[in-house]
Amino acid sequence: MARLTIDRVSKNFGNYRALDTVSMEVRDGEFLAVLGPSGCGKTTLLRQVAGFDQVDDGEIRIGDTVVSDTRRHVPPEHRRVGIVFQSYALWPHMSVFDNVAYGLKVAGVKDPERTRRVKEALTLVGLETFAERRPGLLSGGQRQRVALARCLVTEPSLVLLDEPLANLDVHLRAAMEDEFARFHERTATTMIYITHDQAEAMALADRIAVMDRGRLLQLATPSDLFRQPANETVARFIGEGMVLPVEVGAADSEGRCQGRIQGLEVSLRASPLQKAGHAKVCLRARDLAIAGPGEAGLGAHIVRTVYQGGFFRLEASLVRAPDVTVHLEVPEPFHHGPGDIVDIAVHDGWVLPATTES
Ligand SMILES: Nc1ncnc2c1ncn2[C@@H]1O[C@H](COP(=O)(O)OP(=O)(O)OP(=O)(O)O)[C@@H](O)[C@H]1O
Repeated sequence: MARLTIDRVSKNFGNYRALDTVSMEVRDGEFLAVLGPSGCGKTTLLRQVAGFDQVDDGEIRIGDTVVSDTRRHVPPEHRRVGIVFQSYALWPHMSVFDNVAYGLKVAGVKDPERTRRVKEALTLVGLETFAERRPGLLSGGQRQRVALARCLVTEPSLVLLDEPLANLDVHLRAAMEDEFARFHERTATTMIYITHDQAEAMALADRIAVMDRGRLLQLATPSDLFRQPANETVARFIGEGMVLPVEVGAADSEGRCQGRIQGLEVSLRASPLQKAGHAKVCLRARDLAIAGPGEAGLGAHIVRTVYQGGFFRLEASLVRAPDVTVHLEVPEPFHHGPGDIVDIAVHDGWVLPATTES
């Protein structure tokens, strides 16, 4: 187990900046998810940590040891970093036992120590009775567990997981999510989990690092990311946030402020440092509701209603700003449809902090 420090790391491919001064600290024993759209630099970041590439700038430390900077480069096999890929990469001609034992054999670990450690790792992932099987006779989830056991048997100081569930069907993914979570609890290994699936990241991680175009946009707990996104990109990316212009008053010391969205007075959450003026607000579907009798709301044309079992997802465009579309969940019975005008009350929202984001 070890702490991982990534300090102002950059990586270029020709003229393309795949990582742009990325800094983050992963705590000892933490489960950190790295989340972002395709091409944002997740795999590139993982490759720098694993030591497959040399950084162009910055420093990476595992525990107190510098493993990468512009002058030093500790090779992957000396970093004690375990990696689990989405493709499993198991040897098809070897048994489960031999697949798991392989890394130890290469490292010169002899029997009976080797057999003991392999058995221990297989027990940890619940595959002790499958030791003699070939990988071809296992399910996708079982193969992924073999890959996990093979990584753990070498007692890595941290484990990197590159979209490990991407090849599994939906049901198996949910079961494996539970398994990863339990596994992390049992071993307290520092884990860095790359994914573009935010539900998976939210379900598993202690904290989530959100990346976009080679930059780290925010590193926070799942709840803080959802409730207090740092900027518009995170607000829109996580949980389908709606971002609207707002006029705000200065926030009080509790972080509450009054705002005006398209003429509607609303009470909002903000940083206690929020100043009065123009800003943007992030609204979640759950912040919105059809206005009750006598309650003020934003007039909106219904564009679409989709029944989702017990409630409708309603999409509507604002009467005063037709290019702004909002969405919310409305319980049944609900008798309005496309073209109707409804009033939408705003019960909460987060004022996005002023940012230099382009
Ligand atoms: N060896 C390379 N040479 C040139 N460009 C590269 C190389 N490796 C990655 N890139 C580019 O760097 C960017 C980041 O790639 P990366 O694989 O890190 O993204 P990612 O977030 O892991 O994406 P995905 O979720 O699709 O796997 C992409 O635009 C990619 O095309």
